[in-house]
Amino acid sequence: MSEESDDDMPELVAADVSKVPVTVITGFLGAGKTTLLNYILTEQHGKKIAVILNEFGEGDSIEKSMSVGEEGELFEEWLELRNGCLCCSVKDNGVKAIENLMQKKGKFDYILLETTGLADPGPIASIFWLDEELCSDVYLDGIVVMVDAKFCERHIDEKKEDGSVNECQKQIALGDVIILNKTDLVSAEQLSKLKDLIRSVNNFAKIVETSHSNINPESILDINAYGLSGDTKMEDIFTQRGYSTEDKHIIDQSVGTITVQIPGSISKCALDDFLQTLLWEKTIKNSTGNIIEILRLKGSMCIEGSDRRLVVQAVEELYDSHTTTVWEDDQPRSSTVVFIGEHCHRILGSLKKFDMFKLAAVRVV
Ligand SMILES: Nc1nc2c(ncn2[C@@H]2O[C@H](COP(=O)(O)OP(=O)(O)OP(=O)(O)O)[C@@H](O)[C@H]2O)c(=O)[nH]1
Repeated sequence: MSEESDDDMPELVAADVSKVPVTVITGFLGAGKTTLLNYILTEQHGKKIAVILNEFGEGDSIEKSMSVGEEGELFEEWLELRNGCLCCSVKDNGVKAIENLMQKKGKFDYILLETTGLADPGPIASIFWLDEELCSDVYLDGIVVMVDAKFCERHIDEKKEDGSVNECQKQIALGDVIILNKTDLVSAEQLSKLKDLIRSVNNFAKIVETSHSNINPESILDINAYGLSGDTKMEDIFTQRGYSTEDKHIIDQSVGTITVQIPGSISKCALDDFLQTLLWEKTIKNSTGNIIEILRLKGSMCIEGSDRRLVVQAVEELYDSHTTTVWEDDQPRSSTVVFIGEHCHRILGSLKKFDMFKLAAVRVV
């Protein structure tokens, strides 16, 4: 481990100590989310965990928020979800659930939020990630996606009538950890094929195989996927995996992962210009003429005039950046960007039109 003085420590490390981490647990219907929650709540992990469940039934739609106290006591609150659509109405209700929960601050030190099987985790995650008011109390630690090893292949292939990305692909794309559950129901061969399929969508997430959601809580809690961790991990992608072609990980999915490395340093203005065109204007097309729709983006950037890395995180159209670790003298300067989204293959030609990709010998994994 490198020895850092207090002055070298990134600002966020200190700021996060008083905040409560939130892990969003999502996954298709019946994949094993509740089994996972029950498992974690009974495991020894030294944490006092509060749980928020988002559920909506056929008729009345309700969001049940419950919290498990230190002594195992349970207190509950019920919040209306007006139209039963989690994605549209979760913003206000989700904030309220957390605010109510935070009044019990001190009784818990971790929040798990289980979404319904059909939810898009993007809007839910952004509440905890970038909501100004809540962010003083909580922060998004990561998104955990439960995948049903038996039925995932069918769900991932489902075509939506409007041609949009199906929920299963969206969830996998946004996962920081993907739990491949129900491994007892498939053969080793099926499992290996499914892993390739998942990797074809999200090649950056950690995949953990489980049966009956039995998982070491350390694999999913305190991973800090939206914080400072991961900057050097991104750089390692190139040293560990070496070179491969742009399309290697895109099997037959519209959603895929592409990692791009830009040697040298880039200007912050050029980075913002690119991100805003990509995420807000959504006008960048790949070489097949399809608009690139980002679901998740992570970048570890080398910025001109700065001696520290800049980590960029994006979920759909939202993005944020933080200065992190110092570049050591002997570390080659480069930026690494992981794109996960729709039509992310064959994008190099389009990227070259932007200043930050222009000069460098850009590489793609
Ligand atoms: N064989 C097998 N069954 C499992 C496994 N994990 C969970 N189950 C069973 O699968 C069913 C669904 O599990 P849940 O934990 O309720 O799944 P969920 O994702 O919370 O389901 P929804 O809330 O309906 O989306 C239950 O009957 C579980 O006992 C597993 O690894 N193997």
